[in-house]
Amino acid sequence: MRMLHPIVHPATLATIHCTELTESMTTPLLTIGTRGSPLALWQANATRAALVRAHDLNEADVAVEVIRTTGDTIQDRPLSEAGGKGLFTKEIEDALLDRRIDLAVHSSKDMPTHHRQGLVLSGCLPRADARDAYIGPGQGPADLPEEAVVGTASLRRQALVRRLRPDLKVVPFRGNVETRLRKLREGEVAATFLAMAGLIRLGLDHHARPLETDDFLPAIGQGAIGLEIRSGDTRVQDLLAPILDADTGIRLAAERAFLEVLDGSCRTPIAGLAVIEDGLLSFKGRVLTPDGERMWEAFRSGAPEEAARLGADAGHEIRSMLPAGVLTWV
Ligand SMILES: NCc1[nH]cc(CCC(=O)O)c1CC(=O)O
Repeated sequence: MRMLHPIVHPATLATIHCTELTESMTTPLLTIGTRGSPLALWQANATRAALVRAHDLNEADVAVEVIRTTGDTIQDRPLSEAGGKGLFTKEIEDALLDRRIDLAVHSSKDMPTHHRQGLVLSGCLPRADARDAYIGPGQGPADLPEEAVVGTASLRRQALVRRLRPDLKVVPFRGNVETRLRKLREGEVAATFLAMAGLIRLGLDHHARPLETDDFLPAIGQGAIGLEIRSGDTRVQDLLAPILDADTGIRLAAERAFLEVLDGSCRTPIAGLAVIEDGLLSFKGRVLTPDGERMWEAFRSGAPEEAARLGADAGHEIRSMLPAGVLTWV
């Protein structure tokens, strides 16, 4: 909980000696809300550090408040079965709406495309490597022995790996990045897949092999940190302005517009990535069946200013190709 200042009568205040007004009594300029996982804390601290640098602040000017989300509470079953969207964001957004925090820092990948009333995605920090990583023997899933067990709870990664290696046994695999790496070391699975971004940020990427996006097209928003604020909060928007990365914001606009068009069920494997090269935005998006047997793909390229339209167009193209039921898999 953020500490509120007790209301002190001015007469009483006059009797308090100056040295008692310590730093802990400074009201922070801004309170960041975040999940408590090591990766989430890294992201919140990176945001704080960027703000401190940009505005020449003291660390104490930016407070960080840890908020437990439904996604953190559910440990025993795949989240796709828990249903609903925004399992990693809802409680943090509630705190934003209640003014307990001023800024929500999320993995963009975990953010639903439909914004809650009164909230807006202000922008993103510079994106890290958006690719998936393979952690296991050899360079990638092609090097695994016949019928080896791989662990991933991501429907997208399950579908993509099954497409490449239908013989592999895919088992659900949850927990934060460190937990999954421990389970791998203990031999619960032969290999796993994680986001390069998270591994790099936690300094755990030494055994990770980045996978080509042709085989492993990443999740929408993977590797990007989304900064969410109350709509119309120009004070916080102005504070964030110098730390936002324009290219990341544009790439996310394309990817999220694609997802928004296709967002049916959270049980449909969806992948997409936008890149900007020589001033041109290129987007590739995919929908797969959970067994990876069928895949639908669309490409668009054009001016970065058209990002949202390009992503949405690709989404509509795939939508028109899909047999009934693919987006409503339950
Ligand atoms: N679903 C959990 C999650 N949310 C964001 C990341 C990684 C960091 C990122 O993509 O920004 C991860 C873990 C993973 O997929 O390895």
